[in-house]
Amino acid sequence: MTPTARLLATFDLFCAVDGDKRPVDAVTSGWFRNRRDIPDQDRGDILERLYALLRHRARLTWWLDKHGRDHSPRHQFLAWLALMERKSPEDVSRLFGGPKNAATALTKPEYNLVLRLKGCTIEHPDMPEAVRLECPSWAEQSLRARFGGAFAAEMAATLTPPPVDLRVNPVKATRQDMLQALSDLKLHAEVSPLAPHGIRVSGRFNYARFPALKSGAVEIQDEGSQLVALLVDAQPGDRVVDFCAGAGGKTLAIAAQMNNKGRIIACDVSEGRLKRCSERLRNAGMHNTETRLLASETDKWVKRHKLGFDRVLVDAPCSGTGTWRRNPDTRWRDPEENGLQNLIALQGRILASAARLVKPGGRLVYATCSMLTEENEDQVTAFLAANPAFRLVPLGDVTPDLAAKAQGDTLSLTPARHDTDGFFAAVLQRETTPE
Ligand SMILES: C[S@@+](CC[C@H](N)C(=O)[O-])C[C@H]1O[C@@H](n2cnc3c(N)ncnc32)[C@H](O)[C@@H]1O
Repeated sequence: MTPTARLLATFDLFCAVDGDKRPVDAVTSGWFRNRRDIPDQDRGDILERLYALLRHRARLTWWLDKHGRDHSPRHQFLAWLALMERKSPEDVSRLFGGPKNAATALTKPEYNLVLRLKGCTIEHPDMPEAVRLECPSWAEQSLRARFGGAFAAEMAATLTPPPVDLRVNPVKATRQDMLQALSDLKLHAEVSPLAPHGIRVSGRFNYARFPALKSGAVEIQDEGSQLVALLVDAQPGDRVVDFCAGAGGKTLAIAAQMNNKGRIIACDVSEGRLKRCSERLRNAGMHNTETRLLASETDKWVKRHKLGFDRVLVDAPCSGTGTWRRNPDTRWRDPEENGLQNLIALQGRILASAARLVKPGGRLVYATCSMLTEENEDQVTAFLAANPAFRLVPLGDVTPDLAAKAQGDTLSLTPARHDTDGFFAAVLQRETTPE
């Protein structure tokens, strides 16, 4: 592809993402399915630019406000071309107006916008800090309270492209073999800093083409997510519930940890996600698993199986603030639409209901990919106050290796401090005498 064709393709994809409520990776996969002619190298370039655009959205729209323009994807893209690609108004006119170009020619006001942005830089001294750091207003107060003086550094880290983390499935492969396979593809791969089955890869690559991913020998999984699954500390032969299993990211890791022995039940209220979970478990060669569709967190199945499990993981639905660097679009999907308070209340209900499944001496692990105290420490405090049969197990007692990553007695990972997604996890144990 020519540089012009790549830019126009990025613009087309950006418009598709902007007008779609689905997560950006779902939109991009659909878009590329219809553009199979695009070579891998160009695909990487288009995706990189798209994600960079999404990471600059507050700053781009600040400039549009300053010049009295609306936030249409076309205006955002024009601002991007002027401010980040340093294109002159003439360059931009040529880009949009060419005879073979699908994008319509620049109007006079659009030309003037690019002209007014000429020579400006993306950041401006008048920009509020939250705009510079791309922090949405719905989360700003909580994140400032959580991070204090480290707020700017933590937010800046959410704006950096994340590494690609893989988890090797020990049922199908060894980490050494996978490191070799990646090196054969001329990719720089090394063992993850913390996760025992993790590999961190740098370099651009269309992972869909990596045979080990297709065969279930490796999974793409952030190192933080791998560590949360490890905290469940499921042993071969245990009975385990993954209460909010989704498409099974953590179920797969837990099942592997159990070496295919014992039973793990993946529950969720989403039929589609559970179906994907089953497919992935089958592909990964995990036979100690089943899926269970719940009507709600208080499904009758929960009552029927109370006190029946050694380990229960609640990877609760959350604001996703910990995944902003990986999913830059999510910070602009205001959870207030569904209600952050509603989400917090749902987390409390899920935790209370899932706790009933834990047998005496068994453990409940509460986790989120959120960095908001309201969804993390506050949930645990409220749960322990209402459930005196449970106590918090200090992280150092579960995994001494991770204790240094703890905030108090719970696991608290952030992109700035650990170069993982933001994750929280607390291990709660039911006393041996039931209430
Ligand atoms: C953070 S995601 C889980 C991600 C998954 N554990 C993984 O590692 O890939 C939260 C999941 O909770 C599910 N969920 C939402 N409400 C629920 C409820 N009331 N009971 C059980 N699961 C629920 C959602 O469908 C979603 O799949």
